[in-house]
Amino acid sequence: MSLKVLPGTPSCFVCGDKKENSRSLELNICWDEDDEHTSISFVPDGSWCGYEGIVHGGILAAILDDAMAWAIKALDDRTYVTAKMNVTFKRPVQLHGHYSASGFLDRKEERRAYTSALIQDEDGNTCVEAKAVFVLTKAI
Ligand SMILES: CCCCCCCC(=O)SCCNC(=O)CCNC(=O)[C@H](O)C(C)(C)COP(=O)(O)OP(=O)(O)OC[C@H]1O[C@@H](n2cnc3c(N)ncnc32)[C@H](O)[C@@H]1OP(=O)(O)O
Repeated sequence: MSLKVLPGTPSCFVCGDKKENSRSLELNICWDEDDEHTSISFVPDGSWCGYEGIVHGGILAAILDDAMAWAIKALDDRTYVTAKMNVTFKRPVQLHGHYSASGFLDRKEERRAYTSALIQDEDGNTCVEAKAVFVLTKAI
């Protein structure tokens, strides 16, 4: 497995830099060059939680959104925005646990990119799954 750290976007809530965005989660987004997917490792702290000890679903959706956006970006440098995302929460993601998110570009059709992503715990159990449609924007 050959993993490369992608540059991220300094102002991004997920992959940014706290100097540019004090609320950024500051996660590294890696690219697996052999299997062509993103990989984001994380250990949630208390500021990520909704119910005590359980990570907020919106934070997990944001991580999955980035995992999929960067899976596209690694293969196509143009700007795609999230148009539709479906998230399934299968198991709670726990405070201080060790997790990994992976994002995949499944296929492209004209301006649309179809993606999928998941979050797994350290035993390989799938906690969250997502599918999304990104659209190549004309605006940026
Ligand atoms: C590397 C970067 C890391 C950052 C990751 C963060 C990613 C994000 O969260 S981006 C922010 C959230 N998303 C947004 O703000 C997007 C807001 N929405 C928009 O800007 C527009 O609705 C946009 C661009 C998606 C589509 O607008 P527009 O370009 O006018 O679309 P339109 O011409 O009608 O449709 C283009 C194609 O997309 C399809 N499409 C549009 N919306 C959707 C949708 N919701 N679901 C499925 N397909 C859609 C259309 O069917 C059409 O397909 P086809 O070309 O085959 O007919």
